[in-house]
Amino acid sequence: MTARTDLLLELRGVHTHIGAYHILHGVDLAVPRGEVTMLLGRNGAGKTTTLRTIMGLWRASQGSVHYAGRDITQLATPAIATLNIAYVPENMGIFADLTVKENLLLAARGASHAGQMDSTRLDWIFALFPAVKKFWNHPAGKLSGGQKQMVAVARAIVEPRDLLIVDEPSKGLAPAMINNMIDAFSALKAAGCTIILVEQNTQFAKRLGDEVAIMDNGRIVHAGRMAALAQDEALMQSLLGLSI
Ligand SMILES: Nc1ncnc2c1ncn2[C@@H]1O[C@H](COP(=O)(O)OP(=O)(O)OP(=O)(O)O)[C@@H](O)[C@H]1O
Repeated sequence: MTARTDLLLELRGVHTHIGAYHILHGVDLAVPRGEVTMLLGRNGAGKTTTLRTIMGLWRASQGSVHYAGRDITQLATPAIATLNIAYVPENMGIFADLTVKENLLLAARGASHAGQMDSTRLDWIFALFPAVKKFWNHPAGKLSGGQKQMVAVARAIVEPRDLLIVDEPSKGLAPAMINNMIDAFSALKAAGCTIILVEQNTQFAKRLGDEVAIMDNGRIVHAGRMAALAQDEALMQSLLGLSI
C-alpha cells in the first residue's frame, strides 16, 4: 500500500489483545500532519487501547502503525517516545509529592535544574497554562483536577513535540479551564504540533477538531472532517447516541 504523505500517523488493520481479550478488531486510523484529530466513541469502545497501542504500551497482534513514514509497530515505548511523540494518559501520571517545577524538570531532556530549562519555552508554557506558573513551587498533589491536567499537558510539551496524544483532556474541567485548554491546543497546533485527543465532550471536540474518528466495538466506524460531522445531527446521533 502506498503511504499518504499528508499523514503523520497511520494505523492499518490494527488488532490488539489484552491477555485473553480481543479488544481492537482492525483499527484503521489516519492522522493528518499539523491537524487536530478527535477520537470519539462510547465508553469501552477502544479509544484508550488504541492510544496505548500507538505508544507500544500494548502490542498490536496484527496490522501496522506507521509514523512519519516509518513502521513503528514493533518499537518499544521508550524508542517511540524519542520520536518526539508525547502521551498524556487519562490518569495523567503526575508525581503528587513533587512540585510542579520538579514534574516539568523530569521531562526536560538534559536539564538537572530549572535554570537549565529552555526559558523561552517555559515562558510560552506559562502563558498557555497560567496555573503552572502560579503553582510552580507547590506540590502537584495539592492542585485541583483541572490544574493537574494543565501540569500533565505542560509536562508533555516541555520539549518540542511533533505529535501530542492526550486522553480526555477536558475531563472534570470547569468551563473556564476548558476554554484555557482549547486555547492551549490551538496554540500548539499553530506551532506545528499534530494532536490526537480522545474526548467524551462533544462541544470540546467540535471546537477543536479538524478530523474526527469514531470508534465502536474496537473498530473505527466513521472518519472524516469534524465540521462535516458537526453539521450532521442525524449521523452524530446514530454514531454516538447523542447530539452535538
Ligand atoms: N487491562 C485490561 N484488561 C481487560 N480488558 C481491558 C483492559 N483495559 C481495557 N479493557 C477492555 O477493553 C475495552 C476497551 O477499553 P478502552 O479503555 O480502550 O475503551 P475507551 O473507549 O477508552 O473507553 P473509556 O472512555 O471508558 O476509557 C473495554 O471493554 C475494556 O473493558
